[in-house]
Amino acid sequence: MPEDGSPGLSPQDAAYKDLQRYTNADGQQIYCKYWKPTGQPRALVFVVHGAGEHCCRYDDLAQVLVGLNIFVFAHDHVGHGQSEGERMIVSDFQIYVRDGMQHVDLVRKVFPDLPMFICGHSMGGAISILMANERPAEFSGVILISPLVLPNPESATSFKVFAAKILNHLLPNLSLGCIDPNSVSRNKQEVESYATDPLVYHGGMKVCFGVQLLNATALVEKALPHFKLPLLLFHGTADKLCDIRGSQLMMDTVPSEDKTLKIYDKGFHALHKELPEVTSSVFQEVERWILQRLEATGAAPSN
Ligand SMILES: O=C(c1ccc2nc(C3CCCCC3)oc2c1)N1CC(N2CCN(c3ncccn3)CC2)C1
Repeated sequence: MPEDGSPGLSPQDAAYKDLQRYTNADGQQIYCKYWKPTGQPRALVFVVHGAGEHCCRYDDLAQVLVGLNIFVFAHDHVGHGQSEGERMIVSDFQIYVRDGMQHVDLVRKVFPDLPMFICGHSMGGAISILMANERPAEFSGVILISPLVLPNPESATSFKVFAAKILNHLLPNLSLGCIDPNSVSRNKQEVESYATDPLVYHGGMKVCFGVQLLNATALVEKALPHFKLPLLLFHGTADKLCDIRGSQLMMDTVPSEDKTLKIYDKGFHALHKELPEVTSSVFQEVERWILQRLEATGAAPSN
């Protein structure tokens, strides 16, 4: 916060006073995005983005939900997109969970009685699981697209994990390399869009951040036996970043009575940004699942 008390400028030099935002517990400006239906909303969906990306990349999914008269909200995690913070660095993974709950509380003040769902992708899926376990009564259901539950065994072998934890004390800012977006989606247009998006972090993942993601997988594994909310999971069999066995482990472990896993054969990691037939199927399944649960709770029909 600049000395004159103004909220200052975003990493892209936009005046925060002109942006939708909130100030997190560390005094950092967190950029917010809202997709509002024209009529009175019937439900809320909190979209939680993954590492390196930003919330505006979820406009396609948000538009589908707005079409159901659902109010969609999201923010850029600290160190991502238009929020403050060193790029793709976080001192403790729980900061993402804390900031997420702060945004949920802000939206709850406006819509105290509407059912709220949370939808997370990849690292955002890990954040969503931890948020749902922190405040289960807040949410009517959790939707996870290729969530980070177990790391890919090739990228997180025991030796690499051990080495990363040692390196974290010696060279925390050493780069572990970048994600090849071609390994994340078969949709060349989406790959190009991601590769040229100025709000995406295109630098390599630092050792200290990789260790936080490893910590996240440990927190998630501890959380699974306590996860009781309605769950819709999506995972591709060709996901090279977050192991599909993580979603299978979640399905086998969580005591939720309402849990569904949709597996996409040959699907890559970013199922919401994949080949058109895959992504449209994911969006249709999300739409159907939410409507079924809204009708089951008697939530107001769309007007
Ligand atoms: O949240 C993640 C992410 C990124 C890197 C990761 N590395 C791990 C492991 C590493 C070893 C230790 C344990 C964790 O988990 C990760 C999750 N995201 C969001 C995903 N991005 C990928 C690029 N995207 C993309 N690419 C092409 C086309 C469209 N979108 C957007 C989503 C990656």
